[in-house]
Amino acid sequence: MANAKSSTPMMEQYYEIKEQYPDAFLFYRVGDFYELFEDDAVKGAQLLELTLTHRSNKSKNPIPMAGVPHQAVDTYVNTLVDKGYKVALCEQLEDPATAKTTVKRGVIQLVTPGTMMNENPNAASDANYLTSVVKDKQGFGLAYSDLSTGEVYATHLKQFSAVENELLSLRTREMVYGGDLTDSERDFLNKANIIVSQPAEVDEARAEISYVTQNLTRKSEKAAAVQLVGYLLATQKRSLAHLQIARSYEVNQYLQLSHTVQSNLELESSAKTGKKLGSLFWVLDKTHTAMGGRLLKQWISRPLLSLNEINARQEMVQAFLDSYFVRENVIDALKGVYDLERLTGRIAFGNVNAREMLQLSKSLSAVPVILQALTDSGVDVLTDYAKQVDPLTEACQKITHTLVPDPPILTTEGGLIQEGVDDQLDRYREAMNNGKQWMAQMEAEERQKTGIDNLKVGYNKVFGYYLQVTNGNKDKVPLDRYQRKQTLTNAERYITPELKEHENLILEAQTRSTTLEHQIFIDLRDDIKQYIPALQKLGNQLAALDVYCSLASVSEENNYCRPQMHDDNQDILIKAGRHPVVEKVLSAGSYIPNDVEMHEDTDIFLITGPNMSGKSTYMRQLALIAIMAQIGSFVPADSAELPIFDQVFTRIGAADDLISGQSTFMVEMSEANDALQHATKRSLVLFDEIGRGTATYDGMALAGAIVKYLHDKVGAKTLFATHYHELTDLEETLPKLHNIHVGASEQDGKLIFLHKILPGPADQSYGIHVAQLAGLPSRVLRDARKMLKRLEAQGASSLGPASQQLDLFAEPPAQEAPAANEPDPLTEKGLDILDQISDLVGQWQQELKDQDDE
Ligand SMILES: Nc1ncnc2c1ncn2[C@@H]1O[C@H](COP(=O)(O)OP(=O)(O)OP(=O)(O)O)[C@@H](O)[C@H]1O
Repeated sequence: MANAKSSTPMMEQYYEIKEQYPDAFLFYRVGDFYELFEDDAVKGAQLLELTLTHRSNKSKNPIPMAGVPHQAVDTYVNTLVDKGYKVALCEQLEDPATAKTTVKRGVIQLVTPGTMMNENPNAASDANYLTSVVKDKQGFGLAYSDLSTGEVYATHLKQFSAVENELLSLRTREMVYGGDLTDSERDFLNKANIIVSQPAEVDEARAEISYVTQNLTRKSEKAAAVQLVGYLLATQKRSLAHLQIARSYEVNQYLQLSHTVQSNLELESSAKTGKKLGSLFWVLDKTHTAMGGRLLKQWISRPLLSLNEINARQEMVQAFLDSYFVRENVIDALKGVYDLERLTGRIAFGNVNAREMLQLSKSLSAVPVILQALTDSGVDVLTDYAKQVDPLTEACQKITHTLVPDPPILTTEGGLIQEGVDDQLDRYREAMNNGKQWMAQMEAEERQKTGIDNLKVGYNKVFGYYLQVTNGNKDKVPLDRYQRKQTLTNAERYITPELKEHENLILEAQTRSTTLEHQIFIDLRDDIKQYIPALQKLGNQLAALDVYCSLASVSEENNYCRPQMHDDNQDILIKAGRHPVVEKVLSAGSYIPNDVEMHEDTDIFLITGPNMSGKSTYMRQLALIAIMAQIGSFVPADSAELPIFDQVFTRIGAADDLISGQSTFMVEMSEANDALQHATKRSLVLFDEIGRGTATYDGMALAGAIVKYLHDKVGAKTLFATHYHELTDLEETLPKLHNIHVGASEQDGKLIFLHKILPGPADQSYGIHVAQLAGLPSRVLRDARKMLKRLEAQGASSLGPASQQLDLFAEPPAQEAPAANEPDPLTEKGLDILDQISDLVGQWQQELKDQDDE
């Protein structure tokens, strides 16, 4: 940083303010620009593609500088904050024209990744959560809020791993935390791109703090919420009347889906693209408001555990499904509803303009239409719902009676307020009108007096009102009365004392009128603040209606059924179930439905079948149906009876966990461990090809041991897909394990996928057929077939007879254990395979050499 002593007073002020915001870009207002100086300018110019200039100072070193016009500041701020930086907006706090010394300046807002209110309509269904974490002896208090809507949630978590999971699930970009971090915690936050901000000093007397935290009883969650609100107040530097009363929650109050499970099952976004397309949200989202979209996402990530609550949601979906016209009427009205939750936030925030106020009243005027449709439906749940909704007619009327129907965006330049709202305003307007009329009259009189037919009265901002005469008529101008003011190429402009006198009257009336209009607007906005909690409640009720209608439309379009839920046993009975996403992607009618029937005598389905046959799809299908059912949605099946699961665990796919930086196999094992440690009888476990990340025998041994543990100790409903055909023999010793397989057949050497789940184990693995489908060179396929034949002939592809395999999981008899210096039979087989591979490679090399020689 440059030496402040060698700077101008303005730069001294800059350095002083910048010192308080070392980790933020300081946008320093100078006239119509926000300027960046020093390092901020160098870095900002690069990130924002600005021209880097220099400001000279008394010392020899010019100061790097880059500026952005004030009208466009939001775009630049959003770009930086989007990239994970903070921006301190420093404004001129007095009128530069009247300031005696350096204009007073101060930071009016610190915009950070977690407090950014994204105006991007494409992100309307994304919440932006700021999370606050505090550590105490028992664990961690965690609170989070979306500043744009004011919702606040708080909980207590025992382990940092649970904190990590919440941070990831919430897609938090900023965490307020004042404690120490271990290396691994820091590492996690870096990899997950979460910035850590220091807590601000909290003034506990602030009304927002006691309001938000009033229902929190646990010390740690309260502390986290106080810290959260304190940080919001300190960065936003204004009253935050829209912050809602914090809702305390337990992670186990919902169906627990870790972040990994959510992304493995592609609930909100496709694992491949990170986009909505191809996710469960994509299928279920037919909402028409941004609030509805956000609520649906919330429901998807937090499915319910209470039978009553699930049934209540199902009732609403059923009602809208049965009443097509009611649904259509509600949907039509919802299309006119803006983002009430965020509009409410802007009202509290004080940055709402007149057009947005009208969006609010327009949204409110849709409510009676919706309520009418619900009441007229004659369906109990819908009429009951309508009774709980307050349409806030008074607030709506206040806005529509005050504002003109099409006001300008700026609230400071008049043209906002209707006639008849305020007597004084009407008088100013009359004065303005009278003045203008006087001008028109004067124009006519002067034309007559001077005989200049094209004389006209005009106005511009520099000279005010004037009389304009074209050059051809200049000689007729009575210079005793007219005073020349401006010369144009083809005309002269004049003023008269009378004209100026009336001009003063008009302009004064105009200034007073715009000031008064602005004041009336502010009063209206402040008046509407009293409805904020009611508006938030209404927003939530409309969002829920939107989601119910969406779920009903999706059920109708895709032929879903209403699942029967039970919480007294874990039986699953799904007839003709489908994968909600895959069936939409495939051409109509080509999805093969499959049943799932798991009663008390079945905890584990061991699924075998060729690659690409549909094992993963079948497993995911069950998980998605279960999750959909617990959201309250109907499900893709002919019929479904389902238990209420408490947790879903997955070990699916081979994608490396980039965030934890672990290897594929390590991720596989930690996910498996998570399930083994935490699953209960009420959980659903999906294991896809566990063990394949390591050597065959290791993998198979682990897979077998895991199945056995799940069977003997956990008892969760489990789908376990494997390529280790040897494991199918476990059915003989594990009574609650049953083999199923995905059917495939071979015709003329070609593989036909049937995608049908059938009882019993698969007979072949067809790996080479699939490789053929993938287009591998024919030489590779030919050699692989040769090798397979040889291996089969030697019995190397199998571990031997079933009885021997099962012994693999029992303690080997002591006398049969290989002596330390004896070769291990498994290793011998492995060496055998290696020998054969090197034989083949040798053969290829020879063939290549022969070709070269030719
Ligand atoms: N029931 C079904 N009906 C129609 N097509 C299906 C069905 N199940 C799966 N498919 C199709 O088969 C493809 C492969 O399915 P999936 O990934 O589930 O196979 P897999 O057996 O798990 O394969 P791998 O063992 O290689 O992981 C899917 O992308 C889908 O297009």
